[in-house]
Amino acid sequence: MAQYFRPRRSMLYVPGCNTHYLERARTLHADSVILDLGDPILVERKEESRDNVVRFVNEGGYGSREVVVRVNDLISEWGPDDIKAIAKTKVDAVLFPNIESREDVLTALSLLDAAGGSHLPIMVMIESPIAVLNAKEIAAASDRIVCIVMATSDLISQLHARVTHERSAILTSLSLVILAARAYGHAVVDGITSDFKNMHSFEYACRLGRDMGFDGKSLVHPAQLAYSNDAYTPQTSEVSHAREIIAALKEANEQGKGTVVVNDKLVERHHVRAAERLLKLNEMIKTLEESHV
Ligand SMILES: CC(C)(COP(=O)(O)OP(=O)(O)OC[C@H]1O[C@@H](n2cnc3c(N)ncnc32)[C@H](O)[C@@H]1OP(=O)(O)O)[C@@H](O)C(=O)NCCC(=O)NCCSC(=O)C[C@H](O)C(=O)O
Ligand SMILES: [Mg+2]
Repeated sequence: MAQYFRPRRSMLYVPGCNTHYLERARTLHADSVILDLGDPILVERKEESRDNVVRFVNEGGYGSREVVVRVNDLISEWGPDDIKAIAKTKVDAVLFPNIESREDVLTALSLLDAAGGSHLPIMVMIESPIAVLNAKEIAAASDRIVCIVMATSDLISQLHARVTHERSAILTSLSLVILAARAYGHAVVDGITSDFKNMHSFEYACRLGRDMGFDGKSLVHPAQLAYSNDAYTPQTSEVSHAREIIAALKEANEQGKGTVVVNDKLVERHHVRAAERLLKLNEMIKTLEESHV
């Protein structure tokens, strides 16, 4: 079952038309795999891809990786049938593309529930300018949303912007979506980097996304996994600092003080909450990595 709080450092898109990729994804060190029925699949291969994905999900073999299926647009010829097919599988969550409003979230949920998937969590993709502007109402629409996934490729096209190393055209959009996700308690994952052989830009994008507050990054190629996993894993120094400030504030509290200075920095209660979250995430990452075969 998908959870709000779990590692999602790397979410790899795996096109449903490619059974070799679907098989390979069982062995890759991705925290989540998105088995994809959506836009990249040719119209004439939509049904074959749906059959492949249903078969692979039911066969299992993805271990502790979170298994997500991206269905086609709700209003497309294939969306409703994808939902019917996926609702009855052992998938962890369904990813709905092109969500632009609260109504879209409610429509997605009602189609999923009607198909017998009322137990399933959902993820929603933010792909358009109107979706970014409506991110708050989308995030607030349902607590079955476990994760908001940025679709930066579509967004950049619709903004008539340029893809640059600094990502300046989309920084405001990324921040608005992170704000909305955090305000309503959802995980939030950065979009893809299409220039997948440019590891310099990719690593920069991962570290920028991490510093902005994302939980992880969407990926298109296995070579990106190591960079994304590394950027979104707490560093050894962060883990020891977290332990240090938890202990220091506890001791200060016992002495009747509400704050403490550690390494020349003021530590308050909210730092301790963040440190506890970081330690929990670090433990979950260790468990996930140990489970990979
Ligand atoms: C981009 C690719 C077409 C490149 O594929 P390929 O040429 O096969 O790469 P390699 O030969 O270097 O692959 C090395 C091995 O890794 C396997 N592989 C490659 N990609 C994947 C994958 N995605 N999942 C699982 N396994 C993968 C290869 O089979 C090789 O394995 P082996 O033969 O055993 O050595 C390809 O990577 C690809 O198709 N990627 C996915 C692209 C995609 O789906 N894009 C759309 C999703 S993102 C999106 O939609 C954007 C969003 O909506 C937005 O708007 O932002
Ligand atoms: Mg898209």
